[in-house]
Amino acid sequence: MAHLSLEEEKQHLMLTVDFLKAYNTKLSLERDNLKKGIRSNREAINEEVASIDADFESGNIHQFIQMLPELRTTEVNFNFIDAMYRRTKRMIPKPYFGKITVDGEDIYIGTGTIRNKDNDLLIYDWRTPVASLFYENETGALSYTIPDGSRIDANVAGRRQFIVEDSKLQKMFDSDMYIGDEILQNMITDSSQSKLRNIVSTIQQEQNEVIRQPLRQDTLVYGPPGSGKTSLALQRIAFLLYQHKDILEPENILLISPNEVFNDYLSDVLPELGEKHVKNITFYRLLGQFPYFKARRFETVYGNIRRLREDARAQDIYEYKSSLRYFRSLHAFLGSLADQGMEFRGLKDRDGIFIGKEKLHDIFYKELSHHPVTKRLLKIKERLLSLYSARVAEIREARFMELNSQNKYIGEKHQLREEAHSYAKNQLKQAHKQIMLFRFIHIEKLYINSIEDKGFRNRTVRSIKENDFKYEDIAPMLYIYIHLLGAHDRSVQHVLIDEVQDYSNIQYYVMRHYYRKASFTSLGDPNQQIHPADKDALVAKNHVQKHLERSYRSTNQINAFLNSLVPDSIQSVSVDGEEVQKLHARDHTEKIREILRAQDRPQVAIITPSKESADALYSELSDEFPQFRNLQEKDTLYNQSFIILPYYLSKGFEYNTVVLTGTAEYENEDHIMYVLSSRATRHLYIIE
Ligand SMILES: Nc1ncnc2c1ncn2[C@@H]1O[C@H](COP(=O)(O)OP(=O)(O)OP(=O)(O)O)[C@@H](O)[C@H]1O
Repeated sequence: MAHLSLEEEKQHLMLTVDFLKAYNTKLSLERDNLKKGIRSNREAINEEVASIDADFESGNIHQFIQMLPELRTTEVNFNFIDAMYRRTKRMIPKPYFGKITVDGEDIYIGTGTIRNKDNDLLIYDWRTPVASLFYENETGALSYTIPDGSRIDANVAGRRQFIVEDSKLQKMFDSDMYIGDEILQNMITDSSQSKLRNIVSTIQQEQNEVIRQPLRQDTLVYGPPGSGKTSLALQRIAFLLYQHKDILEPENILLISPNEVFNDYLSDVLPELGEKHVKNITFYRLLGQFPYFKARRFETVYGNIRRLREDARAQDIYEYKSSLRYFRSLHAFLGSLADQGMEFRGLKDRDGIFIGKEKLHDIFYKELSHHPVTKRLLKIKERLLSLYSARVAEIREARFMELNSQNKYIGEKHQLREEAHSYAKNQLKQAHKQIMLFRFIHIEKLYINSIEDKGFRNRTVRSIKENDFKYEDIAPMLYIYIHLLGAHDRSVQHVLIDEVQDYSNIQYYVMRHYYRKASFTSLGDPNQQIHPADKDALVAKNHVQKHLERSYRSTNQINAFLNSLVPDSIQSVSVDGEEVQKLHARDHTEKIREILRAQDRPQVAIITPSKESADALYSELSDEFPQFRNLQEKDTLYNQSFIILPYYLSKGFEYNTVVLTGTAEYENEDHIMYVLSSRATRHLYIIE
């Protein structure tokens, strides 16, 4: 390697920055010119369009059509220049963060690829295959994978990391060993942000392996709190979009997380994605994709946690419906429907019965029995639609005759026909809707019949009658729908599930089944379950399993405390801080005030055992500490520096200072204490 001294590296950085600035200025001019061109083209077209009517014969329309491809090319060109402009602008303050010397060549690594005038690579995007070597734990003879899957040998002579701020080189480190290095320590000690950070310059080898798994590989990643799972999910999105730019657009990627906060984060955390957004939903929101279930009231996951905590007796039915045992029997039940047991709902129109359930049953089991179940149901829908059209015609004719035979003048014939037509459609509106939504299949009944246990079945019947669907009912009902109708979303090619331990097997397979064209990266931690009821471990067939060991979030002291709750769960790669403070306070509000007054704290989360206690605390504290916000279930923006929240909303986030109140509530539930305590990066107060 050209062993550059600090001065030489400073010089190299300066030249790079100068190049980026000049390049950026040039792009800015080009961009402005293209913009002007597009604007004047558009104006010309608008004028053409305005004059088309008057001048149609003169051939203007042809001129207008001829201009379209030109406009399109200019716009594509503009988008390209604009993206480059943004990239160079973004990279000026920090063009690169690392360098490796591969087979004698220096490779600088940053968050985007930059070429010089001769088309040589000045900076390599961190997602390029060769940049993977930067994240290895060693130097020497190594290899990296290229997109076709083959491996390339390379000799890495050195690795250098840079701290660059405002285009200036502050420090550099040479390190063969990557773990526990100074840059990582710097990153960990800087806990000034409450948002997720871009960890690109310090991705660790075990993390790099997850990020760079092949697109089509299903992967299950388990790791303790703070091991970077959420960060990895985001970096993996950036990686996949880069590596598969020809086939993947952001809308082909879906992130399923406990709350929909990531769209607020994504553009900040991953500026290299630019303006693009990936889809982000919750399991609950999946229901919205199935209009069949509209008008049914389903409990939310938080409502479910609250209810089951208050009423432990209701946990048995939750456990049953979320169990593998029930899932297997549901599967067998669905398999038997080809021969018996299908349930239909008769459809009505305004005058009475549109079609009875017995008739539907006959069509399904007699006339169409040679077809597979899904095909039978689709065919029934077709038939019902023809029946609908015929009925509309019948009613329309009758109505027309009726209108036409009236003595007084009520309109021209065609008007009477129109009126008769809309009358007929209106008569059958409800039936039409039911057909379109497949409501002639009685999913509720099927669901009830799939429950073998009589007691559970009766309880389910009672709550369904009251339109009171529980959270644990969502997955089986969706599963039945998806299974019977083969429903799926083809557009999604990769799904990332965060906090995967929160889902039962049946929920997981609903997601797998619905996004059946997609491969999955599922990340979680079996030790971080806060749901009051138990469930079976996830069965993830054909998944590569990765285990992360190290944790980067909390101080060594907090991590030691976490290890006392769940033995040997965390390898701390962190910094020292103060001891975890356990306080016994009669008046905990006063204690909290003291804690909040004591120091200048960048962020504080006060975690309470219930919504009621959060509300009460909020009203007590808000006079003196108006900066606090009382977090609500429906809030999607968690980027608040001072919040009060009930424990079940705290998953996945981190705060400099965490105050746990009312912890007696989870006295024998170390795993809840584990999740809550691991939200703290620096200071943890436990008020018993
Ligand atoms: N390689 C890394 N370099 C620097 N910081 C890192 C690295 N990996 C993770 N971190 C930091 O550690 C903290 C925890 O990361 P993250 O929230 O992604 O962990 P997690 O595994 O999802 O945690 P949890 O299970 O508690 O939700 C974040 O502040 C993140 O920026």
